[in-house]
Amino acid sequence: MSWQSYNQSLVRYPQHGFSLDLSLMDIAPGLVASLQPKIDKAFTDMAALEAGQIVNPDEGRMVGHYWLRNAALAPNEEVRRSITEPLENLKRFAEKVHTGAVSSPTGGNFQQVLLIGIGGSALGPQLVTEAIGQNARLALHFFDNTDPAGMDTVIARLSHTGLDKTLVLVISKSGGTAETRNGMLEAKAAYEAAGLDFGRHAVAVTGTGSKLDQYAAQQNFIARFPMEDWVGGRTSVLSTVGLVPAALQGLDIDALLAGAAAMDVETRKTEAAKNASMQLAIAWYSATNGKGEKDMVVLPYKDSLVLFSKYLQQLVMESLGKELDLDGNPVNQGIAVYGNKGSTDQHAYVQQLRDGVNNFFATFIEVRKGRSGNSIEVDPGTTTADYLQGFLRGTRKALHESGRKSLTISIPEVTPFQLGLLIALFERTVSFYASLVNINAYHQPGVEAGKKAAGAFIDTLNKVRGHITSWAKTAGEIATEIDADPEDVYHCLTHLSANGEVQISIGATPADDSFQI
Ligand SMILES: O=P(O)(O)OC[C@H]1O[C@](O)(CO)[C@@H](O)[C@@H]1O
Repeated sequence: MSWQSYNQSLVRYPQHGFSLDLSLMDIAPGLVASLQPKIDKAFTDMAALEAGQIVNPDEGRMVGHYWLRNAALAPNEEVRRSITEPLENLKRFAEKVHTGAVSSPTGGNFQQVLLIGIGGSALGPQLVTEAIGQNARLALHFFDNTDPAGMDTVIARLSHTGLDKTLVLVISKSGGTAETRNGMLEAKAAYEAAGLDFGRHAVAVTGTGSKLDQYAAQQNFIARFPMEDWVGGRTSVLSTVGLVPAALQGLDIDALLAGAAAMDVETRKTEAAKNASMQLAIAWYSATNGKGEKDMVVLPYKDSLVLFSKYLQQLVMESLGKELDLDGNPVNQGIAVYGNKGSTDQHAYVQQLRDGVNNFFATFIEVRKGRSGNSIEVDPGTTTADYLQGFLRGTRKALHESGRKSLTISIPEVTPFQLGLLIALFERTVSFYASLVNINAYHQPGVEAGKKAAGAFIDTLNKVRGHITSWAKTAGEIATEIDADPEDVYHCLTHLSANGEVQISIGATPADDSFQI
């Protein structure tokens, strides 16, 4: 570790208070030279992507999330309008909600929002809410799963203010995601049980013509906002998906977009040494040997960025975790991402990071400003902010002393602009890294396998329901009757038993357990 290497490896954009320190990544001196042809290609690929070429060949789609913060770069007028018009509309809509021009059908202003979505259709809004939503005009609550108990908890929380004062935002790009559909139907049932017209409280963000779009039209939702097929779920936070909830919260969405646009400007430059996203992509390549051999541990030292680790987990792992490369060769690429926040994690898993298996590199995120306003002294002359900074610097050093690599991103404070910078930094790093390792970062074929298998389980479950009788049967007997796998049938039966639909008599092994009505 040396002052000299810090000075040499630092990428900084002083006009934005941003810096990226790679001095503790120990990047081999010859790596950049050997990667140069791939780096050049990554810049060419990015230019093609931003020009609107079909860079997601499997889905035959353009990839346009970089246009969202600078519509002038969109490849044609139609795409440009599909960015600017919804942006104006959503701002106007949020203002109407704030002023009461759009209000609760039972009278009075909407006071809170229930957002129903999953994956990219929830994580972005959750990140924004946690990071910059402290003084939101409307509080945001989430259904981001198909867990009925979780939904009951949220509905109970919303009921303190009143469902009649709750605007529901249903977000699904495809408009057909089961968890989101279920959440919407559960919410609708809760509204109806309270004697309320669900549609008059609901807004949809979805692809035009999707199942959700049609349902929203049928149920007279208050508003529908489009989502374009050239925006992927995990990069949708600066599309209608993230901006509708952010605008409803009264957040400065122009500053959020401006921050992302500012990082785009810096990382569009093809001088790799000054391009923070390219430097980060090279650092990932160096740490993981271009094959995901090390995990990425994300450690933001700021409570409001706690969800950034989770957000990056989807962005990086859904984008880079691919079986095949673009030429069809099996590569099983990816980088595993986990993390929470510092210094909290120092009292949990950092023990292993320092002393245990060396299978990771750390990404520290430093927020220089502790708080607005005065601080007390917790020790003579020392504040809590000093401690936070001290723990970050100390952990970084301690990891390095035991041969663990890390990089550090520094920002002045967590503002909408700075959050936009961070989002764009990582989006562009993912694009560059995908080019370096020659994969399609913009599809998610693996997710489909789990969805199909879940569908098959539900089919089996319903068949099992039809074969339960008042006399006891084993899973094996029912499996024979419906020609299904006995283990699948057994799990259906234990599910039904836990939910009060059948009675279980425990035998010596699961094969001996019997079930009856
Ligand atoms: O917005 P949708 O279409 O409901 O999808 C939600 C999430 O599900 C996924 O498609 C994966 O199943 C993610 O990529 C996406 O963010």
